[in-house]
Amino acid sequence: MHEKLSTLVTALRRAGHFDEAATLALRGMLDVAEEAVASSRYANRARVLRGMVHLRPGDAYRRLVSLERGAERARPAGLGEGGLEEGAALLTSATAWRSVVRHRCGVSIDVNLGSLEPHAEGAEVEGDAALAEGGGFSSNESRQRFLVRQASHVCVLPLRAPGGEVEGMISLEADCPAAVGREFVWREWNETLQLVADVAAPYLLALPTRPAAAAEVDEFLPVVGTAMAGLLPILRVFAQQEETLLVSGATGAGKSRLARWCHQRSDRSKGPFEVLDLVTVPEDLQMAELFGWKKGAFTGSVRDNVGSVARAEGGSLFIDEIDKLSLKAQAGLLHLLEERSYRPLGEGTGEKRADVRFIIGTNANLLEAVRAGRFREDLYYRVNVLPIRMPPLDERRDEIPLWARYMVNRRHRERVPSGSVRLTEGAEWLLSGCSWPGNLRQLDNIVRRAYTLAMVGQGGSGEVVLEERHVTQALSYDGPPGAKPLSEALRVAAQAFVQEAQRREGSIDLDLADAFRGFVLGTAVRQLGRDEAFRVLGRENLVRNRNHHKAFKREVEKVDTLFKALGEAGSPFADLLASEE
Ligand SMILES: Nc1ncnc2c1ncn2[C@@H]1O[C@H](COP(=O)(O)OP(=O)(O)OP(=O)(O)O)[C@@H](O)[C@H]1O
Repeated sequence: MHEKLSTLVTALRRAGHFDEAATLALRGMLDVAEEAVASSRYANRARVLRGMVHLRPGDAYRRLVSLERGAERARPAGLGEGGLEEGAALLTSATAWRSVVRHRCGVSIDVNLGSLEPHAEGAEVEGDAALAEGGGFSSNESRQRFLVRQASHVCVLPLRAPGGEVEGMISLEADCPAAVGREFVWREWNETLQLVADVAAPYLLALPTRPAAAAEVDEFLPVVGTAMAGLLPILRVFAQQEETLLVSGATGAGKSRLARWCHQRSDRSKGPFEVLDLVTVPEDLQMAELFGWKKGAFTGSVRDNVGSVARAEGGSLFIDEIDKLSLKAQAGLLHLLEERSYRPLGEGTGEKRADVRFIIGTNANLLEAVRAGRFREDLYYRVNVLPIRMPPLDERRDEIPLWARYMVNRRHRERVPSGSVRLTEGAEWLLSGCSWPGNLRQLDNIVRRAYTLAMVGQGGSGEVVLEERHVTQALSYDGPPGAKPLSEALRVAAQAFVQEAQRREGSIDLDLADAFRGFVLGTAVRQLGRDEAFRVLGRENLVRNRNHHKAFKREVEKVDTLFKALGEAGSPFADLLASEE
């Protein structure tokens, strides 16, 4: 085993992308599983089927890939040869995940029996009741998925981060009818399997995905950068499910649009898409807004009113800011999600059936709300079946210039349908360098202001050019551009540097960190112009002595060397050097 592990580590070190590491890890684990079966009483009576890696840092799905036994490489969900259907089938049980997180150890599932047994000594076997709590087997969808995949036994193991947090899981599936209702091979081999998972975990958690093919964009997701492209395969799968989708993310990150995007891609796209934003509804009216009311149900209700659930019939209901839901309305929503029925206020008897797909939005940490007693734990697990996190704009920095272009074009088309507008490189550069705590909403505001300034200045005839000075002015209305404190930004940059050095052992050394000087100088020259940049950075004498060009070139070369080592194409300041020559 020792030899196999060290071969695996050597191969993992060379892996450049998550998908490669997942293939290696899953192949290693499937080999162990085969060995386990071969040496058991089920030899020749069991088939090891497949393995899957589910990455869920911070409890939100980020990646999902599977490797079929005998296949050459792992395949991301949603991109399978069999298309979306196959991807959808890759999902596993929400309860299994919950158990892995709770017990911090693997679990074995007997699909036919509906039982789930944590591997840790002393942990209780969880039967159907516990499975039901997680919203998995109770709705029968997880069990159905396993059965469709012919899996009778499933082993789920935690992927642990170096600090011990569970940030994902690896699941292995086997078909062994002879072992239904009996202990299968997983338990005895659990430690060996876990060892392989522990060895692979740092690579699976840290490696980036392979750059995705250009994504199809539309009005709800008009810009797809690297981070979103990595999420798209899972989003496509999630969109097509009937189970509740939980979209978390900072305010203004685009959760509502993403919810609509999911609706558009579901079988319900022809039905209505309803939004209930709980921030706008006082607590005592939440039940009424959700479920509707009969005339006279409460003071002031002079006529019947249809609630959001009824309006969304046959379609999807997006309930935003779910943490604002009162405890009373939480009980009502829980009943609705479990029974798929509800009763409008003032309705005497009988419940209405609800044929609605629920998408829940939140920018709060729901688990913290549960701990604080503000959010029901059972409702949390009921809505947390397909969790996805919309990354903040600061984690999607490559999207900033693309969004800015999209937003300014959209605005200009509204005003001057036949006109054209563009941003200068400097304007895009400036926007890209800011931190955006208000995310897309804040970026949209700034772009709108800068656009107005450009229109006013240029009279709106011919091509409108949005320049750096317009952006500077637009930003200045809110105080200085919201850059991250330097110390924080440095910490983040240093961490990224160390990670790369670990990954590309040997090709990134400390000297390359000298590129920082060049970056500072290049950024200053771009933003302030050459003379002002050298003056602000205390190098006025270089300009005076006409030595500035050599100094700048030297620094830019260091940046280029770093970029080359990172495999990035091009040089970020080449245009500035050229204009100096
Ligand atoms: N697809 C899009 N096209 C154009 N603008 C967008 C798009 N997505 C987001 N935006 C911009 O970002 C703003 C916020 O988007 P959205 O309302 O979807 O975010 P949110 O995460 O739901 O925010 P909150 O939770 O605060 O309501 C929009 O008002 C718009 O200015």
